[in-house]
Amino acid sequence: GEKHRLSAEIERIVQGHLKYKYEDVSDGWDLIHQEGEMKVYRREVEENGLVLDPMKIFHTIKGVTGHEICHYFWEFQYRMEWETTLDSTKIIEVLDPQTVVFYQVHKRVWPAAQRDSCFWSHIRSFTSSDEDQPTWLVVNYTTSHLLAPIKSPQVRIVANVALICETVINEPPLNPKDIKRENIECKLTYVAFVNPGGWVPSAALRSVAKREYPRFLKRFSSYVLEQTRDKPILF
Ligand SMILES: CCCCCc1ccc(-c2ccc(S(=O)(=O)CCO)cc2)cc1[C@H]1C[C@H]1c1ccccn1
Repeated sequence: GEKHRLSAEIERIVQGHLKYKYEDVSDGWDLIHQEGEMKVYRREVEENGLVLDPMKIFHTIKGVTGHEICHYFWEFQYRMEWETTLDSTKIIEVLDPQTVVFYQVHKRVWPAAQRDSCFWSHIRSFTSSDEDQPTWLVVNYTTSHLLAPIKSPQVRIVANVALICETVINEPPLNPKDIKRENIECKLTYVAFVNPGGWVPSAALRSVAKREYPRFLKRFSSYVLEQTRDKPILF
């Protein structure tokens, strides 16, 4: 598609996520939460007293495709229906049909200062040779923008988040037209590198993250299931 000022950075960040997606979580990652198909891993990383813990979540959602998951995660108009940790979100620039810049104000987590964020958000699919279903991904990456000035007392977070989804078709019927929702499932990998910006007490931030990430992914997954239940499958 058309190139724009962020094209090179987007390519670099997307390729970086694809490279690390297969990195196994055995060394240095702790399994901090398991719920059904969801496994939540965290690496404890601090930089001069600031908690930067990378999060990595694996989840399998039966009855939806990776395209559907990425569609509802990326498309702006659904966000406030599944995001419970935001006061507001708005698109401030559309760079191409797969890339927008949005500005968000996160709900205040007392006693920390309120956070806000400005991301480019990019959606894309690609088919690796051996897979029959394309992989879909969304990356949200912090970017500065004239229409999102940093203004006190809000603290700007710095984040690099990716949602990478593969679609599995179990017992595929002879005719692909006969594929039903009970034959499909989405295997997703969600990674989040979030620097909370200003200082937050380590224990407080760790407990918020431990509680909020699984909660958000659970709520988001059920939202997509209910939105797609009686709709034709979007492969
Ligand atoms: C004192 C608490 C400061 C808040 C820190 C913070 C900010 C943003 C984020 C975050 C940023 C982006 C995304 S997303 O997946 O790209 C969706 C787009 O909205 C998701 C979560 C996370 C956290 C960390 C807490 C943790 C937390 C985790 C899930 C929800 C709320 N808080």
